[in-house]
Amino acid sequence: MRILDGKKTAEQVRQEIKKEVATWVDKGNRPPHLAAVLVGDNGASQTYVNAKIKDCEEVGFKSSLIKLSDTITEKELLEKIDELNSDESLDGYIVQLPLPKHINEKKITQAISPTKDVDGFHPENLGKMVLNLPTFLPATPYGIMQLLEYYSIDTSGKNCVVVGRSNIVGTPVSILMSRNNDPGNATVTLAHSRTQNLEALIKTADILIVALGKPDFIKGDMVKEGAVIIDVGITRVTDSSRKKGYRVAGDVHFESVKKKASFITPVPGGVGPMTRVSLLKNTLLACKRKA
Ligand SMILES: Nc1nc(=O)c2c([nH]1)NC[C@@H]1CN(c3ccc(C(=O)N[C@@H](CCC(=O)O)C(=O)O)cc3)C=[N+]21
Repeated sequence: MRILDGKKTAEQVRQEIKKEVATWVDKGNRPPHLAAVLVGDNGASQTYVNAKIKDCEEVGFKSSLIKLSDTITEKELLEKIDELNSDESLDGYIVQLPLPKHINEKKITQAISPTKDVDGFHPENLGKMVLNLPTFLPATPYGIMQLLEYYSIDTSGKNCVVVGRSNIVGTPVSILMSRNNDPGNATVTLAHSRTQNLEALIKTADILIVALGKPDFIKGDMVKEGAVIIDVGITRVTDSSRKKGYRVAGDVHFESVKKKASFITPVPGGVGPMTRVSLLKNTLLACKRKA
């Protein structure tokens, strides 16, 4: 079994980005600029957004953190988005999800200018992704593809089972895995809450991508010998023996599944860091595209 080390891979990718930024700035351009909008004070969201800002500093990007109260109205948030859309000093921005219940996430996602949508969530960018046109790929699926590429994992013709059909992970990663690219060219099945015989299906997976949000859901006896396991889950589970009072759990029970896997992503240190590095790649692309 080999670990798909997202932490190490992300660090390597950041070093490449850092060099590219330095060359870009040496030529007299301004550095890429990413902004993150955080509404409310959800603990996990704050951690992720702070990490994204730190990543920007590491590679020489400019970054802005826009903190808004969770009492903000949908109309006020849409006004803020208009402002960001027309801000020429800004290459890309993200609105961290989830948003408070009184705000319609679809409406917000669609209001973000597709040219600044470095999350790749806008319908126009998702459409381009489906057609294999150049665009911002959604960060987590893009991160997974980069990890597979870094470890030269052969996905062509393989059975890939994706568990979970969210707009930001399951659905787009199933498309990326099935299209005519390397990595890609897999035979993909997208499983969800209505899937019958999920366990039998999971057993057929040469590549298993799990994005459910159910801690330790996949156990060793459920997977095929030699499978490649990609764990997208990140749930904070209360654990009083830890300093922080919680542990971060994936959707895969690592200890039992690692005995059967050929490759497996750990949590933390797997898909999460790759997600963040994808955001940097998209922002660099947004910045260079305008020039
Ligand atoms: N507009 C928007 N874009 C997103 O990309 C987005 C979002 N909203 N909302 C929430 C999810 C989740 N997400 C993570 C990114 C990195 C880690 C990450 O780096 N995790 C570390 C540490 C985990 C921890 O300590 O909590 C790891 O897995 O090693 C986790 C989760 C981005 N998301």
